This record gives sequence, structure tokens and C-alpha cells, in this order.
Amino acid sequence: MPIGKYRPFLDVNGIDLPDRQWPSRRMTHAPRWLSTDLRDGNQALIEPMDPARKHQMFELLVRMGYTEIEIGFPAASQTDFDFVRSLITSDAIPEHVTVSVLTQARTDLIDRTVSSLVGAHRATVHMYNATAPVFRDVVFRTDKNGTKRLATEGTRDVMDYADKYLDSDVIFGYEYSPEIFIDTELDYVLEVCEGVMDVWEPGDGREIVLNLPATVERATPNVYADQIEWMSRHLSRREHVSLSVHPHNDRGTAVAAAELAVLAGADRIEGCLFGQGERTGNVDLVTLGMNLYSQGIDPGIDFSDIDGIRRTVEHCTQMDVHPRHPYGGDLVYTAFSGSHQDAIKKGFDKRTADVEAAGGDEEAVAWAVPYLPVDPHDVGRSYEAVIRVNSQSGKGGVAYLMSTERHLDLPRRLQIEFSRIVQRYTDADGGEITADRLWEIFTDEYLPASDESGLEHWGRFELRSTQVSSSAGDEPDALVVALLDDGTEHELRASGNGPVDAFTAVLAQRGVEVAVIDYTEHALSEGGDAIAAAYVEADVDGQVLWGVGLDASITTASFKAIVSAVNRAVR
Ligand SMILES: CC(=O)SCCNC(=O)CCNC(=O)[C@H](O)C(C)(C)COP(=O)(O)OP(=O)(O)OC[C@H]1O[C@@H](n2cnc3c(N)ncnc32)[C@H](O)[C@@H]1OP(=O)(O)O
Ligand SMILES: CC(C)C(=O)C(=O)O
Repeated sequence: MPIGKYRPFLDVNGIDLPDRQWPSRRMTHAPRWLSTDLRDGNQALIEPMDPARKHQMFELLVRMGYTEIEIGFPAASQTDFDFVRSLITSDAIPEHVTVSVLTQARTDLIDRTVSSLVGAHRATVHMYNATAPVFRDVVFRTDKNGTKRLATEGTRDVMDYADKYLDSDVIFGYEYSPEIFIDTELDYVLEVCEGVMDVWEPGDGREIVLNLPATVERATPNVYADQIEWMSRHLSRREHVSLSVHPHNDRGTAVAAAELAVLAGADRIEGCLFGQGERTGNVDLVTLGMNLYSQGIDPGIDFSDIDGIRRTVEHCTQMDVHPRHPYGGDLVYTAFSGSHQDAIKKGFDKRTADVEAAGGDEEAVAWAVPYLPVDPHDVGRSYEAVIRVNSQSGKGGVAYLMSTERHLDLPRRLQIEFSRIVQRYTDADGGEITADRLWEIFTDEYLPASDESGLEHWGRFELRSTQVSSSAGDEPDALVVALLDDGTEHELRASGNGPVDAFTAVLAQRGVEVAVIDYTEHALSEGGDAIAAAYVEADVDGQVLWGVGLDASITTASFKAIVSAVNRAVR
């Protein structure tokens, strides 16, 4: 690879800012957002959006709460022009929303662009021209003065055509972008911006948006932050300037660049949902907004239905959102690996207890579930997909699914035993074990199968009926059991220190020595008709293993758990 033809960015565009302030600042509030999905996003699509898709995208952006929306490049084509007109004439733009339209600094294009805005309530014209040396030399074939004149004369044209076409009650704004800002000499780009401001004359009630794009991202985010801080410090009339950034993602660091730029003084960010846009895309507005949300800073945008947002974006752009895309991808709230699952399960258990202790007040308890930067519920995801089981999974994940899907809270050592059984299946099959498959494996291993008439069949022993007479005081409980042993029914009687003890005595009569090591039970937390679950860890003829019983009667559930352990031991 011919690496010699590349130069370090800072050798060419070095910036000296030893007293930079941005590294010690913090974000405390959301910047202003501009969505350019319908312009930069649209111009980069294989198939630009048709009018129906454009309308859907516009409605989505409004619903989410964006109040500055770049709706196109009306001079580009009749379709673009007509879309702007259709939004305006159909009254589809809410009063609080400012629409903006992009144009080159060419008189004929500016004329057409401004004329598209007739009848709008709030509208901004966004004009750009490239200012970087290569563009001056190669594209415009002019010098610094000529490039600056393009900007100032274009700004004058915008104002003249606004006077010509627009009523005085239109809230009319202006945005100027020195395209390829990051490759332009800072003192020169400042001079161009000052020249543009001299024409526009920002002041009270007359803002100017100066947008400084990383048109092609070519340096680390700290370099962009330095450039933005330098501009923010040197611009005159700063209080009337909305300093805007427009990062692209060529190096994959657009989000970081935008965030550092805000620390450096930027007031506004332009980007697209899920990072659509030229080449590697514009900065992703979803990630930026959710990054703020995860720090307790209100982004002012509604992400509560992230899948709905994603579906609309995918439909409009005809592009898929990657399953690992921050906050919106299919897999971003899912753990397959055992140690993650274990920590997530413990985190959820603790959170449930803490929220309960706080009287159910979700917001009183800081979010601290391991491996989940935000609560999936907040973006409209269920907890079901949080833990999925495959060969990388451990007991935590298996226990989580058994608890959330089947309301069974398996004791810790049973979790370990069962997850080893599951591991045998994942090793053999390779893929994911769904919650339904997990239940099949659990049932096959621990529970009897019911036949059509409701009779339960499983292994050597089958419990047919039981009758316990609890005695008062120190007298032992008496038990009568009808038990099938290898298909032959026996009526057996025993007494013991409680029903479980009496039941082990019954089994001893059939030649099986059972010692119960551990026993727990609980009512099924939800969904059952007052069903109890009993778990028994037993030493059966020297083998230690678990059994599980489910029954409406807690006593019968415990007998079934013992039968389960014994049958497992002898099969
Ligand atoms: C970084 C960005 O995303 S900027 C936005 C880019 N978006 C688009 O280009 C999408 C819409 N664009 C279009 O449909 C077309 O480019 C149009 C209709 C605007 C113009 O089409 P054309 O008149 O055929 O010109 P073309 O696109 O080839 O542009 C090149 C000419 O414009 C000039 N030019 C390019 N940008 C600008 C600018 N911002 N201001 C003034 N002149 C410009 C070039 O110097 C060149 O002039 P030349 O022919 O004298 O050498
Ligand atoms: C028009 C400008 C803002 C642009 O899209 C860019 O520089 O990327």
C-alpha cells in the first residue's frame, strides 16, 4: 500500500491553542439540533426518497421533537422544489418548526431556492461554498478574495431575493457554511465568516448560523474541538452567532467530534438519524441524543419508540440499521455471554428490590445495571431480548430466562446443574437456544410428561396420589402414597418428621435411599394458577442431584421434586 502519499493532518493544518478550555468543560444541556436527513441524508442515498417517503421522514422528525429541519436542495430538481412547496402549501409544517433549504452561492440557484419558500412561516436559507485551498485552486480556480466574494455576494443575493419573494411576517433566517472548514486556514475562514456577517448584519433578533463542517473527517476529535474553540473565541458578534457543527464520520469518530465541539463552544449540531449521509454518513443524531439521555441530560427529543424510529428510517432510506448500531440496533441490549448475563441478572434483581424499597419510584434509584448503559424499557424495548442463550452463556442467563419466561426462580446450585445440561445442547447444536427450547430441555430433564388424559409419566416412579395426616405436637406425620414403580402400583405407608421425611421413608421401602440436602419452594411469581414450585437437592444412593416439582399443593410439589431427583438418578 503506497502510504507515502499521505501526510499527517496536523503537519498541514496545525493549530496552536495551548490554553484550550474544552477539556475541562462538561456538557450540561442539549445543544440545538438540526436534522439534515432530508438533505445530506437524502443526497447520499442510492435511491433518493420519493415524495411519500420524504413526507414520512418529515413527520417522524416533527414527532420526535426536532424543530430545525433541512428539507432539501430545492434548486437541485423539480422533485426537490415540489417537495418544499408541498410541505408549505399543505400546512404540514408546525408553527414552531423552522425549515431550511440548502443552496450553492450561485445567483440563479439562490433565486430558485428563495422562491421555494413563499408562504412559509419560519424558514432559513443555508448557503455554502468551499473555502479550503484545494477547492479554491481546483474547483473554483480562484484566489482567497474570489472565494470570499462568492460568500459575501451570495449572502447579498439571499437577502435581495428574500426581499423580493417573502412577506415581511416570515421569520427568515440565514445559515452560512464554509464547506471543508476543517481544511481551511483558520484566519482565512474567520475572515470569510466576518465578511458574511458584515453583509447579513446580525444583531438583536437577527441571528446568523455559522456552520463549520467537517465535510470529510480527517483528524482526531480533539483537533476539531480546537478548531471550534478557536473560532468561537475569535468571532465578533458572538452573542448573535449560533455556532453550528456538521461532522461527517469518515474516521468513525463523528459522535466524539460533535461532543467535543460542544464543549469547545458549539451551540448547534447538524446530523442525521442513525448516521445516514454522504459516504460513512453524517453524525448520528440518535446516538448523540441518547448519549445525553444516559447522563441524565434531556436531549429534548423523544426516543421512546426506537424501533418505530428505526423502521421509518429504514423504510425511507431503504438502508438497514446495523444490529450493533448504538441504542437502536437489534442486538444492542442483548447479552449472550455468561459473565455478562450473570451480572445483568444480579443487577436487575438489585434494581427491583431498590425500586420497591423506594416505593416504586423508578427515578429515585440511579440506573446501574451492568452492561446496559440505558434501560431498554426507556426506548420501548422489552427485557425479553436482553439475555439470549447460546454456547457462550452461563447459569445467569439460563436462570434469567427461566425466571422471566417461566417464573421459576432456580436455586443457585440447580442453576449450575441445569446450565451444564444446556451447554451439552448448545455444544451439539451450535446456535441459539430460544426460551421455548430451553423450557423443552428443562421439562425433559426435570418434569414428568403429561399424557392426553392428564396423567403424568416419567421414569421409574410415578406419583399417583398422596394423603398426608398431619399430627399435633411431637407425633410424626403419617403418609399414604399410591406410587407406580416400573408400572406396578403400590400403596405405601410411612410416617416421619414432616411430609418430606415420611416420603423418603416410603421410597426406602422400594429400595431407594434418599437424603434431602437442600429444599426450597416458592409460589410462581406470575402467570400460574396458584402453582407452587419445589426444588430438592438430594443424595440418591450416593448421587447428588436436583429435582423439581410443580403442583397446586406445595406438599405434592415437594414429593414430585423428590421423585424428579430419584428418577433422574436411576435413569
Ligand atoms: C458537502 C455537501 O454536501 S454540499 C451539497 C451537495 N449537494 C448536492 O450537490 C445535491 C444537489 N446538487 C445538484 O443537483 C446540482 O449540483 C446543482 C443543480 C445544484 C448544480 O448543478 P450544475 O449546475 O450542473 O453544477 P455542478 O453540480 O456540476 O456544480 C459544479 C459547478 O458549481 C460550482 N460550485 C460548486 N459548489 C458551489 C458553491 N457552493 N457555490 C458556488 N458555486 C459552486 C463549481 O465551481 C462548478 O462550477 P464550474 O462549472 O464553473 O466549474
Ligand atoms: C453544506 C455543508 C454543510 C455540508 O453538507 C458539508 O460540508 O458536509
